[in-house]
Amino acid sequence: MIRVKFCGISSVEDAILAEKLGADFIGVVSDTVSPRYVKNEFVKIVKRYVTKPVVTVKVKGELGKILEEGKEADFIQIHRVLTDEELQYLNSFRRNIILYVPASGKFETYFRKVVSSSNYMVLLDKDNENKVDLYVAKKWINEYSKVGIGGGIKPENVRDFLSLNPYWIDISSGIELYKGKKDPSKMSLIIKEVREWTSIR
Ligand SMILES: O=C(O)c1ccccc1NCC(=O)[C@H](O)[C@H](O)COP(=O)(O)O
Repeated sequence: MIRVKFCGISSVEDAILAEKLGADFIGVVSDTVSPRYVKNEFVKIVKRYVTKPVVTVKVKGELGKILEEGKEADFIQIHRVLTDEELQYLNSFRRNIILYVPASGKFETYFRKVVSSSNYMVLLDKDNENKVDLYVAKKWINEYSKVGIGGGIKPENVRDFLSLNPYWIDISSGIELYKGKKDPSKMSLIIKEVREWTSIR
């Protein structure tokens, strides 16, 4: 079964609906760079209403601060490319971490460093310049079992991503009515596509 993370959730109402519809992970972006920004305290509030793991997404800042601020979340997704020193530092903590890796051949060395440093979940995603390279993504998904994929997934193209057989898929903007507000019908469509895809395989 391919798991589903709905990300960029910014209200309790959307979190409850995401879980009800069948999301496996509830993602919130607790970084001010995002138009979907929610405060760190939001994680604690959401966890009162959902049983599925809550992922807090962080981009900027020193790793020690990120880990401290994300302590209420079940997973911390660090959404930037880390330095060697940062990867080494992160290794000394026992936390559920999701590490972002741009799905582009340029990041092959970085991908290998990430998967050899610890048992992290990995999110293959677009970067500022490039869309997800599905060919590269397929290769990496086949090599390491805990690789998920995101970056422009929507109901119309989700099958292209499911065909790579990732550990999970990550969707935010493709299921929105507007930034920070989810569209129930698009969320349902994604879940329907995933279930259909899984049932015929
Ligand atoms: O959502 C944001 O605004 C955001 C800002 C900065 C870093 C990460 C951000 N979101 C991450 C996600 O929503 C997902 O983990 C993933 O990138 C999929 O997003 P999308 O391409 O919008 O489906």
